Amino acid sequence: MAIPGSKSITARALFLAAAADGTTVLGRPLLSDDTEAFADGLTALGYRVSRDTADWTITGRPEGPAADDADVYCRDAATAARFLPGLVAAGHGTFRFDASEQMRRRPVAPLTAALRALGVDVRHTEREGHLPLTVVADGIKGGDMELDASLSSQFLTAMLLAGPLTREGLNITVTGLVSAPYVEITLAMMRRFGVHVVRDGNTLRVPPGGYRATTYPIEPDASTASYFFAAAAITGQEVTVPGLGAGALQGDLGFVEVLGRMGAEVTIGADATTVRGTGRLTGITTNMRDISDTMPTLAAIAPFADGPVRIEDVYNTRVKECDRLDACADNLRRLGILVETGEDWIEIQPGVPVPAEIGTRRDHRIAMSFSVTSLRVPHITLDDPACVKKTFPEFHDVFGALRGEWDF
Ligand SMILES: O=C(O)C1=C[C@@H](OP(=O)(O)O)[C@@H](O)[C@H](O)C1
Ligand SMILES: C=C(OP(=O)(O)O)C(=O)O
Repeated sequence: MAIPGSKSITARALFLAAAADGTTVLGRPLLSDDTEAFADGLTALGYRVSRDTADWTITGRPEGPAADDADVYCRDAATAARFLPGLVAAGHGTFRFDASEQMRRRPVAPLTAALRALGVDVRHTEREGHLPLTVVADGIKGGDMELDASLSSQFLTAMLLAGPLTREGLNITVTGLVSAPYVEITLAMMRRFGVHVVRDGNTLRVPPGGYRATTYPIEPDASTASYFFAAAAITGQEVTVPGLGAGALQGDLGFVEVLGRMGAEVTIGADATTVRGTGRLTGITTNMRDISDTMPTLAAIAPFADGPVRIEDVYNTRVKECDRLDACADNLRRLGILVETGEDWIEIQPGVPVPAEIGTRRDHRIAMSFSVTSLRVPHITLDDPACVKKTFPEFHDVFGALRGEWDF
């Protein structure tokens, strides 16, 4: 089962390639709304991103954006909205960032605070701590700073990526962190582009000096793969995803371990992962702080377990494309399932779902997760199937073909 490229890795690779000295080729980046927003953003800033073939070629500009006055529209992509201001801040000019209503609602305040602490002029033109924002950039000196990434790791990733572009480097003391595996992706990719960040307790020391261009193949997206692994687990079928194995960078591959604890047969090979449904799915209590993009995947198959499924420590799913704890609870109730939620947890009782329309709230993960549920429940419909375009525009075609093949 071929899964499209990782959104997170594509976004980071675009940033690193744009900032690097030389020309970078990205092997099979993800083609989706989020990554196109990122690439379009770079183009608006005056970077050369050639997207004529399945591999993209980026001409790096270590000196910063070619434009000295530009507007960047980030659509729904938090990666673009949170990483690109750091890239331009190290350059020179006036750069305005705006985004969709959905992304305008999501927080960027810790990033603004971090950039301002380094002397960068960041202005919120409507609501403090939210897009739209303007960066009036004149390079960054660098130095010591504190960063609170307890609402999103993306704030830390943004500052790590920008660190080598500062004159003196950055020493970032992290005061809170969620989604920690995403920071590991950032650090591993920075190494591939020639920058070694040193860990010193809670402080990350980022040296100055910039990035080196390279050739970078993009891993398949582990969060996207979760829908197909979950599908196998609830149907007794088998799914193998090549390109995601023991050496994978993405923490979200850890979702298969949750399925394994629930009774699915899981094999993580050197360069592929297989999940086989066994007909058994036990209830579970699990902490998903590290892999919370897969919380809706688990919530959507939880009714088929033989006991309650309790997912803990996922507060920050409330500030994603929608309030995902609330959206999962609401949709499970529409399906006739008993659910309880707290500030940072959800508990789902076993049951036999009834037909219903799913309210996607324009959230690709709600749409894809409850599509998995529909393998076992006739007449589940989505109010906005097209919202999957954020990370996987072809999802319904691919999922439909699999459903046909499995005869579900
Ligand atoms: O850095 C990244 O690429 C991402 C980090 C995670 O966000 P949070 O750190 O906000 O949880 C994840 O949910 C998002 O889909 C992608
Ligand atoms: C939270 C997500 O996206 P973003 O990169 O916009 O935060 C997601 O893809 O589930």
